[in-house]
Amino acid sequence: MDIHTPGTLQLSASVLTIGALDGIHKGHQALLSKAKERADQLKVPFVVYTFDPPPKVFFKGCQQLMSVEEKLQALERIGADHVIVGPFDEAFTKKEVLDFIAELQEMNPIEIWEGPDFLFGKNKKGTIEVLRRYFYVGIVNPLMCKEGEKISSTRIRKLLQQGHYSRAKELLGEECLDSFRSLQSYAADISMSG
Ligand SMILES: Cc1cc2nc3c(=O)[nH]c(=O)nc-3n(C[C@H](O)[C@H](O)[C@H](O)COP(=O)(O)O)c2cc1C
Ligand SMILES: Nc1ncnc2c1ncn2[C@@H]1O[C@H](COP(=O)(O)OP(=O)(O)OP(=O)(O)O)[C@@H](O)[C@H]1O
Repeated sequence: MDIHTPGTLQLSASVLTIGALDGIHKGHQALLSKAKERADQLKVPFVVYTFDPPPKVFFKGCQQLMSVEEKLQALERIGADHVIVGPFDEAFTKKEVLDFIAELQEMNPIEIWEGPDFLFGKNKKGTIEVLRRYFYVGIVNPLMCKEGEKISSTRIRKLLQQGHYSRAKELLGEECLDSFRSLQSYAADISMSG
């Protein structure tokens, strides 16, 4: 698996997934497996475009569920061929939707796969509809948890804050036990300090 900075990867064809993907939880795993399956069927590289730190950590100071190193390990296990890590800072957020799309065009994605609620770009102006003006976009059904809510990084952060570690662990899935171990020690630090 190769790691790239934005704007440096050129491919004649690919299948692409874009997202913060914090925690690589079971919903992310379902999405990434679908994209990987399509890349294999089409015999083209599978590319993941992610951000470090996750936008919600940058904008809202949310708890980060895994380090970028843990995320890269999980993406390697899932079978990504290339990962682009966008350094999510003030300068990056100023990038316009059309500039971001021009960057994606350099990888000639035959298909982009996302969940139905995906938004991207400056002030979240990039919708699936916008993306569809330029690319074929496949949508996976959101994977729900047994309580009937969508599995999300936000839900896992909430469960951890409430001390529901085993439920959080279930939603993260086997792939991400390494990151769960560091979260457990994070939780232990919090409880010891307060
Ligand atoms: C170029 C660029 C600029 C962005 N600017 C903002 C922003 O101004 N405000 C915001 O909340 N998110 C911003 N984002 C984050 C996206 O809305 C979104 O969170 C990100 O693309 C990851 O998608 P995901 O959260 O569905 O994984 C930006 C993303 C990109 C790629
Ligand atoms: N439960 C899910 N099932 C399928 N796809 C999902 C699921 N959760 C997120 N995705 C998709 O994964 C991609 C990355 O999303 P993102 O990293 O924002 O996940 P999230 O868990 O919704 O995060 P957050 O709760 O912080 O907003 C998006 O295309 C999103 O629609």
